[in-house]
Amino acid sequence: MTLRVESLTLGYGATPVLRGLDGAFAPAALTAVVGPNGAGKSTLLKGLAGLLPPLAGRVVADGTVAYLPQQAEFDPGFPLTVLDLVLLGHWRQCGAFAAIGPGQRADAERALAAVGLAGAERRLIGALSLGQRQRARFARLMIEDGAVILLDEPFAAIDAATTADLMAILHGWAEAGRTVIAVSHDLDLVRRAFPHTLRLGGDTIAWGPTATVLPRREAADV
Ligand SMILES: Nc1ncnc2c1ncn2[C@@H]1O[C@H](COP(=O)(O)OP(=O)(O)OP(=O)(O)O)[C@@H](O)[C@H]1O
Repeated sequence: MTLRVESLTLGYGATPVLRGLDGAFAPAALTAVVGPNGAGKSTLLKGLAGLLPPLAGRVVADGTVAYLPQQAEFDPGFPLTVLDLVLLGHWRQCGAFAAIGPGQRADAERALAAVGLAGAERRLIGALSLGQRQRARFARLMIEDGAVILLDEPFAAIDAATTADLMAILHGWAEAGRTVIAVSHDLDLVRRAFPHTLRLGGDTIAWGPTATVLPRREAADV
């Protein structure tokens, strides 16, 4: 699986946020995207997901890309059960209005069991805790089956136990050959769990092994 960017410039209107980014994401591995508020981390993920067209340069991906936006951007807007949410992960194979078969339902139930939500199929998303909702969103990502998986601050406001469970899922994805890219402000977690890091922030972009990009705990950690 190849995911690389070539002279990638992203922004809004004519205003660039990220300029001339070049490089390749480590395949079948975890990469963290870090940097201060406003550095362009979410913008980069939207560009990689194909949701924001480049102002210049390009994204080269030779597989499917699944994208988990920030929880704050997630509002189903209508009553949705946990099972409905997970089944939405099938849209790529089925299209928006196709009927869901028993095999797909079984896949969704398996994914819910894998994230610790077995038996929660009929609960309403709005009635779940933030951590439970994030588990359900991870189950949907499993169903999407992307070769590349992009996650925007997946552990924001998530407790240590749930973070550990979800991190185990990220590691499993990488071991299964998926390229996993996650935005995080938790630099301790990044140092512990992510072998590669892309640090954004104006002209001080750094990209490589985490031990090189984030050598030690600094007062300026963001
Ligand atoms: N839809 C939009 N229209 C115009 N400008 C935007 C839009 N979304 C983001 N921006 C601007 O782009 C810049 C980068 O925003 P982005 O959300 O990518 O940063 P970030 O690194 O993810 O920040 P945070 O850590 O706060 O989530 C900011 O200056 C922001 O105001």
